[in-house]
Amino acid sequence: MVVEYSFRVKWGNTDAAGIVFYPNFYKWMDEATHEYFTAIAFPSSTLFVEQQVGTPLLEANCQFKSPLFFEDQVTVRSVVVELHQKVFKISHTFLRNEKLIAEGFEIRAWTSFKEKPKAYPIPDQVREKMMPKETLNR
Ligand SMILES: CC(C)(COP(=O)(O)OP(=O)(O)OC[C@H]1O[C@@H](n2cnc3c(N)ncnc32)[C@H](O)[C@@H]1OP(=O)(O)O)[C@@H](O)C(=O)NCCC(=O)NCCSC(=O)c1ccc(O)cc1
Repeated sequence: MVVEYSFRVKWGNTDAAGIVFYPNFYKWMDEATHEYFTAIAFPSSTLFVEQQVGTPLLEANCQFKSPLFFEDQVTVRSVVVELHQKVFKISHTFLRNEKLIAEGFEIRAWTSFKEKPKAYPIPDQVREKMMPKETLNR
């Protein structure tokens, strides 16, 4: 499933050169992942409150192709590209008017915070929303 998250660049997102300061892309990838979980009907807030489950980052990466500016309208397209037993990789494509701005990914672990944080298998109901059965790579 591909989920889109759109927003406009704020004044405070830019640096002295007037272009978006790169850590914002990591913040936006995080926001996009939370939007993704809401879109597949497993909002992060509910997962955490009801099951004490979160998805901490194991790895994150971003490649920057073209600068963003104040008030640019941005769309982030997010899709799970690898689904392992406890870990998934979600890719994020940043677009402005369909032009590629940046590409990144996050690798996250399905983690219980009931006691000491510990990774657990991603439940089947979640897996099925993330990736159709025929594309699973466990
Ligand atoms: C998540 C953890 C509790 C899991 O620990 P454990 O329960 O001991 O699990 P393991 O170490 O055995 O790893 C689980 C699996 O992940 C796999 N793994 C570990 N690293 C990787 C990477 N980089 N790629 C792929 N797979 C990986 C590992 O191979 C295990 O797979 P199996 O062999 O199939 O079991 C622990 O790895 C941890 O605490 N890591 C640090 C997490 C962290 O601090 N991240 C940065 C802060 S989180 C954060 O800022 C945040 C921001 C925004 C949010 O929305 C959420 C979080």
